[in-house]
Amino acid sequence: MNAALAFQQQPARASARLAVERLIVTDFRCYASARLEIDGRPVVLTGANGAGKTNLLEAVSFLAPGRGLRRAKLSEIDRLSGDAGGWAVAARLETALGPLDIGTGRDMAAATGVERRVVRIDGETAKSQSVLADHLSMAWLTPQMDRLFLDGASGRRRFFDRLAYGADPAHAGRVSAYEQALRERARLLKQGRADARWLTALEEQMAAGGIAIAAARQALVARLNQACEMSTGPFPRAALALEGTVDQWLAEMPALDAEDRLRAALADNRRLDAETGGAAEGPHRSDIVARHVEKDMPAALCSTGEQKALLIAITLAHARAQTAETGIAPILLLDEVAAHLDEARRAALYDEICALGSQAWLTGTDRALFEPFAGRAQYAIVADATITPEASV
Ligand SMILES: Nc1ncnc2c1ncn2[C@@H]1O[C@H](COP(=O)(O)OP(=O)(O)OP(=O)(O)O)[C@@H](O)[C@H]1O
Repeated sequence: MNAALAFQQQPARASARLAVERLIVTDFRCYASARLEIDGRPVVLTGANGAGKTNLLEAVSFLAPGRGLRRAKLSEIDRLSGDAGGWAVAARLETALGPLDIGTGRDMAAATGVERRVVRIDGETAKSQSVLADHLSMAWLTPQMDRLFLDGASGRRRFFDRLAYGADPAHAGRVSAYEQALRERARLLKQGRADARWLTALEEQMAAGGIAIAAARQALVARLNQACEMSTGPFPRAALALEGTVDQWLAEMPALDAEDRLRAALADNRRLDAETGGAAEGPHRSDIVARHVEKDMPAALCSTGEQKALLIAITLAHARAQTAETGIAPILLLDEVAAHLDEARRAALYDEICALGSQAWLTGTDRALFEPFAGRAQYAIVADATITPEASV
């Protein structure tokens, strides 16, 4: 049996489908207006450099909570020379609970200087974009993430936190509430005349939320390590570990005691934190580090290709674990991933995506790289900010 086939036997197949069925983008980067009608199969977007492939993936990434796959300023996304209405993305999704309409865009009514994203779910304005995590789970890999293991810990926290939303949708709101409290505390400390009761209330919220974040990351790392251990395909095996003071506390003592430790540390460090403008302790200081198991090497010391393969392995392990737990495969956005893989790994990636039943969106300049998908995927050509399904070419 070849490696690709062995790999294919691993994943649990999704019992319910999560898929975008219709996507409409308006004044979104290079797109004045574009519409795509698709089914639940993987979506392959091919076209020349600068055609608009990544922009479309970015539009899909706004169906999940956060700042999208480029983490761009919301106003940067407005189409240059578009009208003044701001960008918008509207989608119809197939979910386990039935069809779902999501609309999102830059909130043009927001006060000057404050950029906000508005989210509508089935026509109702959502209180917070975090609720998107209740409806769908999505992960992405982009060429910018090739340095994920080399650059600072914040990118790794963001990547792994997004994976945690899959099994624990409340994690999205938890992380955003913690970050908001952290910013608010820093603002009060900077002013130097903060009401102590107000600070205490914020620190109380940060301690409870912070330990809950650490606990969710601990659960994610355990889940991913287990899924990575069980994988047998051509991708390397990754072993992940959490590094950070609060993570250490949580590993050594009950969660309530760890909360007390964090609350006390925040209160003790007010003077220091006022000077640095942050907080010396908390889950925003943690890191998730990866090792290449077969090579027994930290990911940061692996070659560029090995690091990319590790990232794909982790993303697939996440998709596998989540599909096994929830019966629903996450949507995967894989920008320019295929071009970096050898033939065996490419075939294994496609086989696994299909076996999971994930609506993965893949981009590339070379259509031939996607041949192994054959009829298992749907294809569209992107050229000059127009999307043409291949069947109608
Ligand atoms: N706000 C904007 N308004 C108009 N055009 C934009 C805006 N932001 C980016 N673009 C343009 O959109 C075009 C398509 O970009 P995109 O990143 O989607 O290309 P791509 O097809 O992924 O290309 P590559 O294969 O090189 O990665 C680029 O020419 C870019 O300059």
